[in-house]
Amino acid sequence: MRGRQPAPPPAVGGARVEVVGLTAGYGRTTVLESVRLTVEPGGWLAVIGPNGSGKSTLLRSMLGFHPHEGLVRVDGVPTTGMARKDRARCLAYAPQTPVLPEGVTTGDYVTLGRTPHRPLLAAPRAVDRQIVADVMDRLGLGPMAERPLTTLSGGEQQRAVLARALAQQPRVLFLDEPTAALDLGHAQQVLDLVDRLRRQDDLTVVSTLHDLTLAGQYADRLALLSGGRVVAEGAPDEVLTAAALSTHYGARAQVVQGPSGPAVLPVR
Ligand SMILES: Nc1ncnc2c1ncn2[C@@H]1O[C@H](COP(=O)(O)OP(=O)(O)OP(=O)(O)O)[C@@H](O)[C@H]1O
Repeated sequence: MRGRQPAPPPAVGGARVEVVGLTAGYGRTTVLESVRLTVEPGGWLAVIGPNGSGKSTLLRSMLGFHPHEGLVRVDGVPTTGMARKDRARCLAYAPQTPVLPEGVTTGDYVTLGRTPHRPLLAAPRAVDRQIVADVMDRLGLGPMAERPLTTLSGGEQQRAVLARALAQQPRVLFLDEPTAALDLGHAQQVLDLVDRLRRQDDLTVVSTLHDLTLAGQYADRLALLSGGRVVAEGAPDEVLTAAALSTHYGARAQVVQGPSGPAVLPVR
């Protein structure tokens, strides 16, 4: 007999996310140790840290895609044991290196984001098509709806992956390096859209971002991962310091106060 599934959080607004004592790794190698984090509803937490510090592993563990010890709760409900469909209605993920299906149009790919909201094998409803068209327009993908996904440029594909996650209308959006393949203008367009959605719909956002200046401009809190642990957590100007960048990234950098938050300037 199957055990009782925990009830999913109600599907309105952003959710509070708590991570308690999360430990994860690969084989015998521990990558994350006793990570503890909280993201308030409608908050944007950017997880930063040097290459290999475990940012993607943390996101994948929080989503329940990677085995881990410890607890991840969404509005108090542990994600382990949540039915897959309930989890997909609540949490959406735009991975750093998504597997893109062959022979699928961009429009059909984004429509996959609606799957958790409709009955199994049912055709998209008018409301699904409207949500998909709206998200694609907002990300400048409307003219590419009929094109095979694999013919899009790297940056366009990255926007399609984000569009699919947004079409899911989640309560928590996980973004792994959402701007990696984007030029500065498109990076700002994508981050502005995510920011607008989180303010309008109280969406909770958890992202990784290598660009520390952008991280500090868009996220309201940063968590710096290093050596498997969260070594600093707080408002951007508390976490982004020249000393922290030197200690944890081995970087020479100045942090100056820019017009919209701290700006990180590499020093040669
Ligand atoms: N499938 C795997 N098998 C073994 N080790 C892995 C696997 N995936 C990741 N790792 C290792 O786990 C550590 C953390 O990787 P992860 O991708 O989470 O780091 P990251 O902070 O996201 O890195 P980056 O900034 O380079 O994207 C790295 O040392 C990586 O080599």
